[in-house]
Amino acid sequence: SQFCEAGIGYRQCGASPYSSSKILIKGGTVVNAHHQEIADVYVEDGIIAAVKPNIKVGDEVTVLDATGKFVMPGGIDPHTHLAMEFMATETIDDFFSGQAAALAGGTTMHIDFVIPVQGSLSSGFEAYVEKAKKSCMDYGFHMAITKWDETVSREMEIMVKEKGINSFKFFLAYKGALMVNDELLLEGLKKCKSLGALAMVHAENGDAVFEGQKRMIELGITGPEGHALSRPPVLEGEATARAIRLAGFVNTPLYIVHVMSIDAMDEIANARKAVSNVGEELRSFLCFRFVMSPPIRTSGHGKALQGGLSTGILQLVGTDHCAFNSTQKAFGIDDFRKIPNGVNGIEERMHLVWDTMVESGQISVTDYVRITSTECARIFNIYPRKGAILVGSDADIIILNPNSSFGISATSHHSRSDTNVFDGRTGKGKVEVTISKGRVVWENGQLNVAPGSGKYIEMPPFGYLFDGIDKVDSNYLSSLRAPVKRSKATS
Ligand SMILES: NC(=O)NCCC(=O)O
Ligand SMILES: [Zn+2]
Ligand SMILES: [Zn+2]
Repeated sequence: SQFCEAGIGYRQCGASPYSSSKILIKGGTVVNAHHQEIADVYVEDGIIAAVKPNIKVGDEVTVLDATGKFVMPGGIDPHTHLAMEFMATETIDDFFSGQAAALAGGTTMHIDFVIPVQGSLSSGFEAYVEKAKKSCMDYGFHMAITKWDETVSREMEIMVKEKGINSFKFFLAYKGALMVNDELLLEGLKKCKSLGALAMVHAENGDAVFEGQKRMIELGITGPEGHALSRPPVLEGEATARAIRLAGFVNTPLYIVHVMSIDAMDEIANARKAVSNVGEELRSFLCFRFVMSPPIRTSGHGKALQGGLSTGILQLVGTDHCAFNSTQKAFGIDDFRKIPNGVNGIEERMHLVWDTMVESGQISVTDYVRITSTECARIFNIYPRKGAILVGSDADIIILNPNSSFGISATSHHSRSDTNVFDGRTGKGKVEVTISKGRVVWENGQLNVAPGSGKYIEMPPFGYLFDGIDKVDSNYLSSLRAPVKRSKATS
Protein backbone atom coordinates (compact mmCIF):
# COMPACT_ATOMS: atom_id res chain seq x y z
CA SER A 1 0.00 0.00 0.00
CA GLN A 2 1.36 3.41 -0.95
CA PHE A 3 -0.03 5.51 1.87
CA CYS A 4 0.48 5.10 5.54
CA GLU A 5 -1.70 6.43 8.26
CA ALA A 6 -1.27 7.69 11.78
CA GLY A 7 0.82 5.27 13.74
CA ILE A 8 2.49 3.98 10.60
CA GLY A 9 3.48 7.45 9.39
CA TYR A 10 1.95 9.33 6.48
CA ARG A 11 3.27 12.32 4.59
CA GLN A 12 1.82 15.32 6.40
CA CYS A 13 -0.06 17.77 4.25
CA GLY A 14 1.84 21.01 3.99
CA ALA A 15 5.09 19.28 3.12
CA SER A 16 6.71 20.35 -0.14
CA PRO A 17 5.97 19.95 -3.06
CA TYR A 18 2.27 19.89 -2.31
CA SER A 19 1.98 22.96 -0.09
CA SER A 20 1.01 25.59 -2.68
CA SER A 21 -2.50 26.87 -2.25
CA LYS A 22 -2.26 28.14 -5.83
CA ILE A 23 -2.29 25.63 -8.66
CA LEU A 24 -2.44 26.07 -12.42
CA ILE A 25 -3.49 23.06 -14.51
CA LYS A 26 -2.27 23.84 -18.00
CA GLY A 27 -3.44 22.78 -21.43
CA GLY A 28 -5.79 19.90 -20.59
CA THR A 29 -9.24 19.15 -21.97
CA VAL A 30 -11.56 20.48 -19.28
CA VAL A 31 -14.72 18.40 -19.14
CA ASN A 32 -18.05 19.24 -17.55
CA ALA A 33 -21.29 17.28 -17.84
CA HIS A 34 -22.40 19.15 -20.95
CA HIS A 35 -19.28 20.72 -22.38
CA GLN A 36 -15.60 20.16 -22.99
CA GLU A 37 -12.86 22.56 -24.10
CA ILE A 38 -9.09 22.90 -24.02
CA ALA A 39 -8.39 25.39 -21.24
CA ASP A 40 -6.28 26.13 -18.17
CA VAL A 41 -7.73 25.86 -14.67
CA TYR A 42 -6.47 28.15 -11.94
CA VAL A 43 -7.07 27.21 -8.31
CA GLU A 44 -6.62 29.42 -5.29
CA ASP A 45 -7.44 28.67 -1.65
CA GLY A 46 -9.37 25.53 -2.43
CA ILE A 47 -11.66 27.13 -5.01
CA ILE A 48 -11.58 27.21 -8.81
CA ALA A 49 -10.71 30.84 -9.58
CA ALA A 50 -10.48 30.80 -13.40
CA VAL A 51 -11.15 28.47 -16.35
CA LYS A 52 -9.89 29.86 -19.67
CA PRO A 53 -7.07 29.43 -22.19
CA ASN A 54 -3.56 30.76 -21.55
CA ILE A 55 -3.72 31.83 -17.92
CA LYS A 56 -0.45 33.49 -16.85
CA VAL A 57 0.78 33.07 -13.26
CA GLY A 58 3.77 33.90 -11.07
CA ASP A 59 6.51 31.60 -9.74
CA GLU A 60 4.73 30.86 -6.48
CA VAL A 61 2.09 28.85 -8.33
CA THR A 62 2.42 25.06 -8.74
CA VAL A 63 1.96 24.28 -12.44
CA LEU A 64 0.65 20.88 -13.58
CA ASP A 65 0.89 20.08 -17.29
CA ALA A 66 -2.29 18.34 -18.49
CA THR A 67 -1.61 18.40 -22.22
CA GLY A 68 -3.32 15.43 -23.89
CA LYS A 69 -5.19 14.60 -20.68
CA PHE A 70 -8.69 15.16 -19.29
CA VAL A 71 -9.27 17.59 -16.44
CA MET A 72 -12.54 16.62 -14.75
CA PRO A 73 -14.49 17.09 -11.52
CA GLY A 74 -13.39 14.62 -8.86
CA GLY A 75 -15.71 11.64 -8.53
CA ILE A 76 -18.55 11.70 -6.03
CA ASP A 77 -19.47 8.26 -4.75
CA PRO A 78 -23.13 8.36 -3.69
CA HIS A 79 -23.07 5.10 -1.74
CA THR A 80 -20.47 3.89 0.77
CA HIS A 81 -20.29 2.19 4.16
CA LEU A 82 -17.18 3.20 6.10
CA ALA A 83 -16.79 1.96 9.67
CA MET A 84 -20.27 0.43 9.56
CA GLU A 85 -21.26 -2.12 12.17
CA PHE A 86 -23.01 -4.81 10.18
CA MET A 87 -23.67 -8.56 10.40
CA ALA A 88 -21.78 -9.06 13.66
CA THR A 89 -18.68 -7.18 12.52
CA GLU A 90 -17.51 -3.77 11.25
CA THR A 91 -16.44 -2.84 7.72
CA ILE A 92 -12.66 -2.89 7.41
CA ASP A 93 -12.27 0.61 5.96
CA ASP A 94 -12.86 3.56 8.24
CA PHE A 95 -13.24 7.21 7.28
CA PHE A 96 -9.48 7.54 6.80
CA SER A 97 -8.49 4.39 4.94
CA GLY A 98 -11.63 4.38 2.81
CA GLN A 99 -11.24 8.01 1.84
CA ALA A 100 -7.50 7.66 1.17
CA ALA A 101 -8.35 4.79 -1.18
CA ALA A 102 -11.01 6.96 -2.81
CA LEU A 103 -8.57 9.81 -3.43
CA ALA A 104 -6.02 7.42 -4.97
CA GLY A 105 -8.76 6.41 -7.42
CA GLY A 106 -9.96 9.93 -8.28
CA THR A 107 -12.98 10.21 -5.99
CA THR A 108 -13.01 13.40 -3.91
CA MET A 109 -16.33 13.15 -2.10
CA HIS A 110 -18.60 10.34 -0.92
CA ILE A 111 -21.95 10.05 0.83
CA ASP A 112 -22.05 7.47 3.61
CA PHE A 113 -25.05 5.95 5.37
CA VAL A 114 -25.61 6.78 9.03
CA ILE A 115 -27.11 3.73 10.73
CA PRO A 116 -29.33 4.67 13.70
CA VAL A 117 -28.35 3.33 17.12
CA GLN A 118 -31.28 1.21 18.37
CA GLY A 119 -33.52 3.19 16.05
CA SER A 120 -32.31 6.58 17.34
CA LEU A 121 -31.33 8.93 14.53
CA SER A 122 -29.62 11.47 16.78
CA SER A 123 -27.47 8.80 18.47
CA GLY A 124 -26.60 7.39 15.05
CA PHE A 125 -25.69 10.84 13.78
CA GLU A 126 -23.44 11.54 16.79
CA ALA A 127 -21.71 8.18 16.34
CA TYR A 128 -20.96 8.95 12.69
CA VAL A 129 -19.72 12.46 13.52
CA GLU A 130 -17.17 10.72 15.79
CA LYS A 131 -16.23 8.13 13.15
CA ALA A 132 -15.77 10.85 10.52
CA LYS A 133 -13.36 12.93 12.60
CA LYS A 134 -10.43 11.20 10.85
CA SER A 135 -11.70 12.14 7.38
CA CYS A 136 -9.21 13.29 4.75
CA MET A 137 -11.74 14.33 2.11
CA ASP A 138 -15.20 15.86 1.95
CA TYR A 139 -18.20 13.68 2.75
CA GLY A 140 -21.94 13.85 3.32
CA PHE A 141 -24.45 11.60 5.05
CA HIS A 142 -27.61 9.76 4.11
CA MET A 143 -29.47 8.14 6.99
CA ALA A 144 -31.17 4.76 7.30
CA ILE A 145 -34.63 4.51 8.87
CA THR A 146 -35.06 1.21 10.71
CA LYS A 147 -38.13 1.76 12.90
CA TRP A 148 -41.08 4.13 13.09
CA ASP A 149 -42.55 6.22 15.91
CA GLU A 150 -43.14 9.87 16.76
CA THR A 151 -39.52 10.32 17.88
CA VAL A 152 -38.16 9.01 14.56
CA SER A 153 -40.53 11.29 12.67
CA ARG A 154 -39.41 14.32 14.74
CA GLU A 155 -35.74 13.37 14.43
CA MET A 156 -36.02 13.13 10.63
CA GLU A 157 -37.08 16.76 10.69
CA ILE A 158 -34.09 17.71 12.85
CA MET A 159 -31.73 15.80 10.54
CA VAL A 160 -33.00 17.71 7.52
CA LYS A 161 -33.43 21.15 9.07
CA GLU A 162 -30.37 21.21 11.33
CA LYS A 163 -27.91 18.48 10.36
CA GLY A 164 -27.57 18.71 6.59
CA ILE A 165 -29.13 15.35 5.69
CA ASN A 166 -31.49 15.32 2.71
CA SER A 167 -31.95 11.59 2.03
CA PHE A 168 -33.18 8.56 3.98
CA LYS A 169 -32.70 4.90 3.06
CA PHE A 170 -35.33 2.23 3.64
CA PHE A 171 -34.12 -1.36 3.55
CA LEU A 172 -36.77 -3.71 2.14
CA ALA A 173 -34.31 -6.57 2.83
CA TYR A 174 -32.29 -7.83 5.84
CA LYS A 175 -35.28 -9.27 7.73
CA GLY A 176 -34.87 -9.14 11.49
CA ALA A 177 -32.19 -6.44 11.22
CA LEU A 178 -32.58 -3.33 9.05
CA MET A 179 -35.72 -4.33 7.11
CA VAL A 180 -38.87 -2.20 7.18
CA ASN A 181 -42.41 -3.22 6.20
CA ASP A 182 -44.73 -1.41 3.78
CA GLU A 183 -46.53 0.46 6.56
CA LEU A 184 -43.25 1.96 7.76
CA LEU A 185 -42.15 2.64 4.19
CA LEU A 186 -45.35 4.58 3.55
CA GLU A 187 -44.90 6.67 6.73
CA GLY A 188 -41.30 7.30 5.72
CA LEU A 189 -42.21 8.29 2.16
CA LYS A 190 -44.81 10.77 3.43
CA LYS A 191 -42.34 12.27 5.87
CA CYS A 192 -39.62 12.49 3.23
CA LYS A 193 -42.01 14.29 0.94
CA SER A 194 -43.00 16.84 3.58
CA LEU A 195 -39.33 17.56 4.32
CA GLY A 196 -38.10 17.66 0.72
CA ALA A 197 -35.84 14.70 1.49
CA LEU A 198 -35.12 11.99 -1.03
CA ALA A 199 -36.32 8.48 -0.18
CA MET A 200 -33.87 5.73 -1.11
CA VAL A 201 -34.66 2.02 -1.13
CA HIS A 202 -32.69 -1.19 -0.96
CA ALA A 203 -35.11 -3.08 -3.16
CA GLU A 204 -35.22 -6.81 -2.41
CA ASN A 205 -38.21 -8.58 -0.87
CA GLY A 206 -36.75 -9.45 2.56
CA ASP A 207 -39.53 -11.89 3.55
CA ALA A 208 -39.04 -13.83 0.34
CA VAL A 209 -35.24 -13.75 0.70
CA PHE A 210 -35.69 -15.25 4.18
CA GLU A 211 -37.84 -17.98 2.65
CA GLY A 212 -35.25 -18.52 -0.11
CA GLN A 213 -32.49 -18.88 2.49
CA LYS A 214 -34.52 -21.49 4.38
CA ARG A 215 -35.01 -23.39 1.14
CA MET A 216 -31.26 -23.45 0.44
CA ILE A 217 -30.40 -24.64 3.93
CA GLU A 218 -33.05 -27.39 3.68
CA LEU A 219 -31.45 -28.48 0.40
CA GLY A 220 -28.06 -28.62 2.12
CA ILE A 221 -26.69 -25.67 0.14
CA THR A 222 -24.71 -23.78 2.77
CA GLY A 223 -21.81 -22.41 0.65
CA PRO A 224 -21.62 -18.90 -0.88
CA GLU A 225 -23.53 -20.04 -3.99
CA GLY A 226 -26.57 -20.25 -1.69
CA HIS A 227 -26.50 -16.47 -1.33
CA ALA A 228 -27.38 -15.64 -4.94
CA LEU A 229 -29.66 -18.66 -5.27
CA SER A 230 -31.69 -17.54 -2.26
CA ARG A 231 -32.35 -14.04 -3.62
CA PRO A 232 -33.05 -14.31 -7.39
CA PRO A 233 -33.66 -11.27 -9.64
CA VAL A 234 -37.44 -11.63 -9.39
CA LEU A 235 -37.25 -10.57 -5.72
CA GLU A 236 -35.34 -7.45 -6.71
CA GLY A 237 -37.88 -6.74 -9.44
CA GLU A 238 -40.80 -7.18 -7.05
CA ALA A 239 -39.41 -4.83 -4.41
CA THR A 240 -38.36 -2.26 -7.02
CA ALA A 241 -41.86 -2.27 -8.53
CA ARG A 242 -43.47 -2.02 -5.09
CA ALA A 243 -41.27 0.87 -3.99
CA ILE A 244 -41.85 2.73 -7.25
CA ARG A 245 -45.62 2.28 -6.96
CA LEU A 246 -45.75 3.34 -3.31
CA ALA A 247 -43.58 6.41 -4.03
CA GLY A 248 -45.93 7.17 -6.93
CA PHE A 249 -48.94 6.77 -4.62
CA VAL A 250 -47.41 9.29 -2.20
CA ASN A 251 -46.08 11.37 -5.13
CA THR A 252 -42.54 11.73 -3.86
CA PRO A 253 -39.23 11.13 -5.68
CA LEU A 254 -37.47 7.83 -5.21
CA TYR A 255 -33.82 6.78 -5.52
CA ILE A 256 -33.20 3.08 -6.01
CA VAL A 257 -29.79 2.01 -4.80
CA HIS A 258 -27.61 -0.77 -6.21
CA VAL A 259 -29.69 -1.90 -9.17
CA MET A 260 -28.33 -5.34 -10.05
CA SER A 261 -30.80 -7.02 -12.40
CA ILE A 262 -32.74 -6.65 -15.62
CA ASP A 263 -35.87 -7.28 -13.56
CA ALA A 264 -35.26 -4.15 -11.47
CA MET A 265 -34.16 -2.09 -14.45
CA ASP A 266 -37.27 -3.01 -16.45
CA GLU A 267 -39.43 -1.72 -13.59
CA ILE A 268 -37.45 1.52 -13.58
CA ALA A 269 -37.73 1.87 -17.35
CA ASN A 270 -41.51 1.36 -17.12
CA ALA A 271 -41.77 3.93 -14.35
CA ARG A 272 -39.81 6.41 -16.44
CA LYS A 273 -42.50 6.27 -19.10
CA ALA A 274 -44.98 7.63 -16.57
CA VAL A 275 -42.92 9.74 -14.17
CA SER A 276 -39.56 11.39 -14.34
CA ASN A 277 -38.46 11.47 -10.73
CA VAL A 278 -37.06 8.01 -10.13
CA GLY A 279 -33.35 8.32 -9.46
CA GLU A 280 -31.21 5.23 -9.74
CA GLU A 281 -27.80 4.15 -8.84
CA LEU A 282 -26.12 1.34 -10.66
CA ARG A 283 -23.57 -0.32 -8.48
CA SER A 284 -20.26 -1.37 -9.96
CA PHE A 285 -21.47 -3.82 -12.55
CA LEU A 286 -18.33 -5.70 -13.35
CA CYS A 287 -17.09 -8.83 -11.64
CA PHE A 288 -17.83 -9.74 -8.03
CA ARG A 289 -16.24 -12.64 -6.31
CA PHE A 290 -17.77 -12.13 -2.92
CA VAL A 291 -21.15 -11.97 -1.32
CA MET A 292 -23.12 -8.75 -1.43
CA SER A 293 -26.78 -7.83 -1.73
CA PRO A 294 -28.39 -7.77 -4.18
CA PRO A 295 -26.01 -10.43 -5.49
CA ILE A 296 -24.02 -10.51 -8.70
CA ARG A 297 -26.16 -11.88 -11.48
CA THR A 298 -25.27 -13.75 -14.65
CA SER A 299 -23.35 -11.67 -17.20
CA GLY A 300 -26.44 -10.78 -19.26
CA HIS A 301 -27.65 -8.59 -16.40
CA GLY A 302 -24.34 -6.67 -16.25
CA LYS A 303 -24.39 -5.97 -19.99
CA ALA A 304 -28.01 -4.85 -19.83
CA LEU A 305 -27.24 -2.53 -16.93
CA GLN A 306 -24.41 -0.96 -18.92
CA GLY A 307 -26.94 -0.39 -21.70
CA GLY A 308 -29.31 1.20 -19.18
CA LEU A 309 -26.57 3.54 -18.09
CA SER A 310 -25.70 4.59 -21.62
CA THR A 311 -29.34 5.21 -22.60
CA GLY A 312 -30.22 7.13 -19.43
CA ILE A 313 -32.56 4.60 -17.79
CA LEU A 314 -29.98 4.54 -15.00
CA GLN A 315 -28.38 7.80 -13.99
CA LEU A 316 -25.25 7.27 -11.94
CA VAL A 317 -22.78 4.75 -10.57
CA GLY A 318 -22.15 4.23 -6.88
CA THR A 319 -19.93 1.60 -5.35
CA ASP A 320 -21.69 0.49 -2.15
CA HIS A 321 -18.11 0.21 -0.85
CA CYS A 322 -18.61 -2.08 2.14
CA ALA A 323 -15.31 -3.90 2.49
CA PHE A 324 -14.50 -6.86 4.73
CA ASN A 325 -11.28 -8.82 4.89
CA SER A 326 -11.03 -12.56 4.26
CA THR A 327 -11.20 -13.39 7.98
CA GLN A 328 -14.50 -11.54 8.27
CA LYS A 329 -15.85 -13.16 5.11
CA ALA A 330 -14.92 -16.53 6.60
CA PHE A 331 -17.51 -16.02 9.38
CA GLY A 332 -19.89 -17.65 6.92
CA ILE A 333 -17.70 -20.54 5.85
CA ASP A 334 -20.34 -23.08 6.94
CA ASP A 335 -23.40 -20.94 6.37
CA PHE A 336 -23.69 -18.33 3.60
CA ARG A 337 -26.20 -16.37 5.71
CA LYS A 338 -23.35 -15.36 8.03
CA ILE A 339 -21.03 -13.97 5.35
CA PRO A 340 -20.95 -10.20 5.88
CA ASN A 341 -22.56 -8.70 2.77
CA GLY A 342 -20.47 -6.21 0.83
CA VAL A 343 -17.46 -5.60 -1.40
CA ASN A 344 -14.95 -2.86 -2.22
CA GLY A 345 -15.13 -0.29 -5.04
CA ILE A 346 -14.43 3.22 -3.75
CA GLU A 347 -10.91 3.25 -5.23
CA GLU A 348 -11.77 1.36 -8.41
CA ARG A 349 -14.99 3.04 -9.58
CA MET A 350 -13.52 5.88 -11.66
CA HIS A 351 -11.14 3.58 -13.51
CA LEU A 352 -13.68 0.83 -14.11
CA VAL A 353 -16.36 3.17 -15.39
CA TRP A 354 -13.84 4.84 -17.70
CA ASP A 355 -12.56 1.57 -19.10
CA THR A 356 -15.90 -0.22 -19.32
CA MET A 357 -18.00 2.64 -20.58
CA VAL A 358 -15.82 5.33 -22.22
CA GLU A 359 -12.93 3.28 -23.57
CA SER A 360 -15.43 0.81 -25.05
CA GLY A 361 -17.29 3.66 -26.76
CA GLN A 362 -20.57 3.19 -24.86
CA ILE A 363 -20.62 6.72 -23.43
CA SER A 364 -18.89 10.06 -24.10
CA VAL A 365 -16.41 11.78 -21.81
CA THR A 366 -19.06 14.34 -20.85
CA ASP A 367 -21.41 11.47 -19.95
CA TYR A 368 -18.63 10.05 -17.80
CA VAL A 369 -18.47 13.28 -15.79
CA ARG A 370 -22.24 13.32 -15.42
CA ILE A 371 -22.44 9.69 -14.29
CA THR A 372 -19.49 9.75 -11.88
CA SER A 373 -19.88 13.22 -10.40
CA THR A 374 -22.33 15.86 -11.66
CA GLU A 375 -25.56 13.89 -11.43
CA CYS A 376 -24.83 12.93 -7.85
CA ALA A 377 -24.14 16.59 -6.98
CA ARG A 378 -27.41 17.60 -8.65
CA ILE A 379 -29.58 14.92 -7.06
CA PHE A 380 -28.21 15.63 -3.59
CA ASN A 381 -28.41 19.38 -4.14
CA ILE A 382 -24.76 20.41 -3.84
CA TYR A 383 -24.23 21.39 -7.48
CA PRO A 384 -22.32 23.46 -8.66
CA ARG A 385 -20.24 23.62 -5.51
CA LYS A 386 -19.40 20.00 -6.30
CA GLY A 387 -19.53 18.12 -9.58
CA ALA A 388 -18.23 20.89 -11.86
CA ILE A 389 -15.12 22.63 -13.09
CA LEU A 390 -16.58 26.12 -12.90
CA VAL A 391 -15.38 29.36 -11.36
CA GLY A 392 -16.44 29.28 -7.70
CA SER A 393 -16.72 25.48 -7.46
CA ASP A 394 -14.65 23.58 -4.89
CA ALA A 395 -11.30 22.63 -6.40
CA ASP A 396 -11.97 18.87 -6.40
CA ILE A 397 -10.30 17.92 -9.66
CA ILE A 398 -8.74 14.91 -11.35
CA ILE A 399 -6.34 14.65 -14.27
CA LEU A 400 -6.93 11.45 -16.21
CA ASN A 401 -4.51 10.20 -18.84
CA PRO A 402 -6.49 8.21 -21.45
CA ASN A 403 -3.29 6.68 -22.85
CA SER A 404 -2.04 5.31 -19.57
CA SER A 405 -3.32 2.10 -17.99
CA PHE A 406 -4.37 0.92 -14.56
CA GLY A 407 -4.08 -2.40 -12.79
CA ILE A 408 -5.98 -3.50 -9.69
CA SER A 409 -4.47 -5.69 -7.03
CA ALA A 410 -5.15 -6.46 -3.39
CA THR A 411 -1.47 -5.97 -2.64
CA SER A 412 -1.23 -2.44 -4.02
CA HIS A 413 -4.70 -1.02 -3.35
CA HIS A 414 -5.26 1.43 -0.49
CA SER A 415 -8.15 -0.28 1.24
CA ARG A 416 -7.30 -2.11 4.46
CA SER A 417 -8.87 -5.26 3.09
CA ASP A 418 -6.61 -8.16 2.11
CA THR A 419 -8.90 -8.97 -0.81
CA ASN A 420 -10.21 -7.05 -3.80
CA VAL A 421 -13.10 -8.25 -5.94
CA PHE A 422 -11.46 -6.70 -8.99
CA ASP A 423 -8.05 -8.26 -8.32
CA GLY A 424 -6.11 -8.70 -11.56
CA ARG A 425 -8.32 -6.36 -13.60
CA THR A 426 -6.42 -4.02 -15.91
CA GLY A 427 -7.62 -1.36 -18.30
CA LYS A 428 -7.03 1.91 -20.13
CA GLY A 429 -7.23 5.38 -18.54
CA LYS A 430 -5.41 6.33 -15.35
CA VAL A 431 -6.14 9.00 -12.76
CA GLU A 432 -2.66 10.52 -12.47
CA VAL A 433 -3.49 13.47 -10.22
CA THR A 434 -6.21 14.07 -7.64
CA ILE A 435 -6.74 17.53 -6.18
CA SER A 436 -8.96 17.75 -3.12
CA LYS A 437 -10.12 21.23 -2.05
CA GLY A 438 -7.13 22.78 -3.82
CA ARG A 439 -4.45 20.38 -2.50
CA VAL A 440 -2.66 17.82 -4.62
CA VAL A 441 -3.35 14.64 -2.66
CA TRP A 442 -2.43 12.01 -5.28
CA GLU A 443 0.42 12.34 -7.77
CA ASN A 444 3.14 10.01 -9.06
CA GLY A 445 1.49 7.11 -7.29
CA GLN A 446 1.86 8.80 -3.91
CA LEU A 447 -0.86 9.84 -1.50
CA ASN A 448 -0.46 12.96 0.59
CA VAL A 449 -3.33 12.94 3.05
CA ALA A 450 -3.92 13.84 6.66
CA PRO A 451 -6.70 12.66 8.98
CA GLY A 452 -8.96 15.50 10.03
CA SER A 453 -8.62 17.52 6.82
CA GLY A 454 -11.94 16.37 5.33
CA LYS A 455 -15.10 18.42 5.88
CA TYR A 456 -18.75 17.51 6.30
CA ILE A 457 -20.83 18.84 3.42
CA GLU A 458 -24.38 19.74 4.40
CA MET A 459 -26.92 18.88 1.73
CA PRO A 460 -30.05 21.05 1.59
CA PRO A 461 -33.54 19.59 0.99
CA PHE A 462 -35.79 20.02 -2.07
CA GLY A 463 -33.28 19.03 -4.75
CA TYR A 464 -34.31 19.10 -8.39
CA LEU A 465 -36.17 15.77 -8.25
CA PHE A 466 -38.85 17.63 -6.26
CA ASP A 467 -39.51 20.07 -9.11
CA GLY A 468 -43.17 19.91 -10.12
CA ILE A 469 -44.30 17.66 -7.24
CA ASP A 470 -46.61 20.34 -5.79
CA LYS A 471 -48.22 20.95 -9.20
CA VAL A 472 -48.99 17.25 -9.59
CA ASP A 473 -50.53 17.29 -6.11
CA SER A 474 -52.70 20.33 -6.75
CA ASN A 475 -53.89 18.98 -10.13
CA TYR A 476 -54.79 15.70 -8.44
CA LEU A 477 -56.72 17.51 -5.68
CA SER A 478 -58.58 19.68 -8.20
CA SER A 479 -59.54 16.59 -10.18
CA LEU A 480 -61.00 15.05 -6.99
CA ARG A 481 -62.92 18.23 -6.15
CA ALA A 482 -64.29 18.78 -9.65
CA PRO A 483 -68.05 18.14 -9.84
CA VAL A 484 -68.76 14.61 -10.96
CA LYS A 485 -70.71 14.60 -14.25
CA ARG A 486 -73.47 12.05 -14.10
CA SER A 487 -75.31 10.71 -17.10
CA LYS A 488 -79.15 10.85 -17.13
CA ALA A 489 -79.37 7.10 -16.77
CA THR A 490 -77.42 7.07 -13.49
CA SER A 491 -78.70 10.34 -11.97
N1 LIG B 1 -24.85 -4.23 -0.23
C1 LIG B 1 -24.24 -4.98 0.64
O1 LIG B 1 -24.03 -6.17 0.36
N2 LIG B 1 -23.82 -4.47 1.82
C2 LIG B 1 -24.01 -3.15 2.27
C3 LIG B 1 -25.36 -2.89 2.84
C4 LIG B 1 -26.34 -2.47 1.77
O2 LIG B 1 -26.18 -1.44 1.14
O3 LIG B 1 -27.30 -3.20 1.55
ZN1 LIG C 1 -28.51 -1.85 0.37
ZN1 LIG D 1 -25.06 -0.09 0.70
